[in-house]
Formats: sequence, C-alpha cells, structure tokens
Amino acid sequence: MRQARAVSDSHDPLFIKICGLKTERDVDTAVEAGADAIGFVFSASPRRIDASTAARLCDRVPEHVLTVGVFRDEPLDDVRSLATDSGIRAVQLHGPEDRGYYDDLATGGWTLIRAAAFGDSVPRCGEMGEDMLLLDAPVPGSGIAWDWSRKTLAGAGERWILAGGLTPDNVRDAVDATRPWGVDVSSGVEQSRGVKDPALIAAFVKAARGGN
Ligand SMILES: O=C(O)c1ccccc1N[C@@H]1O[C@H](COP(=O)(O)O)[C@@H](O)[C@H]1O
Repeated sequence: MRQARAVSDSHDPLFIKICGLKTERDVDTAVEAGADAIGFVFSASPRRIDASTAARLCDRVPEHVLTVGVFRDEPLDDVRSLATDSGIRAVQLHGPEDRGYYDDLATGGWTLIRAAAFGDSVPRCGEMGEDMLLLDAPVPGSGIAWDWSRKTLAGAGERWILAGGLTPDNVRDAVDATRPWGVDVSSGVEQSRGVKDPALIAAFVKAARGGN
C-alpha cells in the first residue's frame, strides 16, 4: 500500500522543492517560506548528510511537507536502509535504475521521484512506476541550467518537475515558459557551494509563486 502523498494533482499552486538542506536553520527556513518538499542528499556532494542527521531534521518537518532523500547511482539495499533509517517519505533517484529497482522501492511505501537529464527525447512521468518525474541538467546539483525553451515538454506528462540552475531571478520566467507541475532548486538558494541562504530560499518561493 503506497502512503498518501502530501501533494495535489493541480498545477496551482506550484509544487516547490528546496533541496540539499543540512541544518535546522535550512529546514525551518524552507518550511516557513512555504516549500512543499525538502530534499536531503545521501550521495557524494557538498550537501551530503548521513541518515541520523536527516532523521533529526525530519523530526521538525510538519506532515504537509514531503521529505525527500536524493540518491545518485546507489545500490538498492543502501537506498532502502538510508531511507528507512532517516524516516524520509520520498526517494529521488538520479541514475540508470531499471523498472525492477523502482518496483522494489514501491513496496516500501516511498513516493518515487525519477530524475532524468533533459536530452533529445523527453521521458514520460510514470514510465518506470514513479510518482513524479524531475527533468534536470546533465550534472545534477551543478546549478547549470539547460535550455528550457528548446522543445515542447508536453510529453513529460502531468507530474513533472523542472530543475537545474533555477534561481529567484529566473524561476518565474522558467515556469511561464515550460508550465511544469513543480520546481526544484539547490544551488540557486546558496550563499556558497553547499551552504544555504535563508533570504534566497524565501525569495525563491515567493518568486516561484508569482511574487516579486
Ligand atoms: O545537489 C547535489 O549535490 C546532488 C547530488 C546528487 C544528485 C542530485 C543532486 N542535486 C539535485 O540537482 C537538482 C538541481 O540542482 P541545482 O538547483 O541545479 O543545483 C535538484 O533536483 C537537486 O535535488
């Protein structure tokens, strides 16, 4: 039985995920700013945290905010144990995982987010059994944007999330150009690599929702 997701099927309001959080201050800022989801990175990255840190941070996250573990090319058993030990509710996978890998995680009740680098063909949300599809730049977490306008993204399906190089300054234009179901940011809300900036997090959420 899959757990109930803390998100709606509507495009309005936009689903907003703030990724790569490491501290209590990061988490509290994102929650207070109105994020729908927050991400903890469990793979090699300046944003990496361990399961016990993530568990401590998850404890302060209200039910309506989805906690997401982010993984790149990790063995299935490691994903399962990190997800279980931390208490995250969703798993975001950046890798070549096959359908069996997704099916196995689905039995654990986690919401599944498939991350795919935007390329010549646009993947479709649900193809691997995932709940959300994240379209990203070739190097995840690099802060480098891809050309969102270069082709139609209609084939991505209902629940697709735009990621890669978003900032408070470009997120609204990016949303207007591509009409995603959600947006995801990490580098664009940092004061230095791996260190979040509370003012940028608040500015990002406000801009994404159409404020200034
Ligand atoms: O942030 C990382 O270091 C990272 C490591 C491994 C997999 C994914 C990672 N980040 C994801 O990258 C995108 C966009 O990041 P950015 O805004 O361009 O910096 C986002 O989905 C993060 O979850």
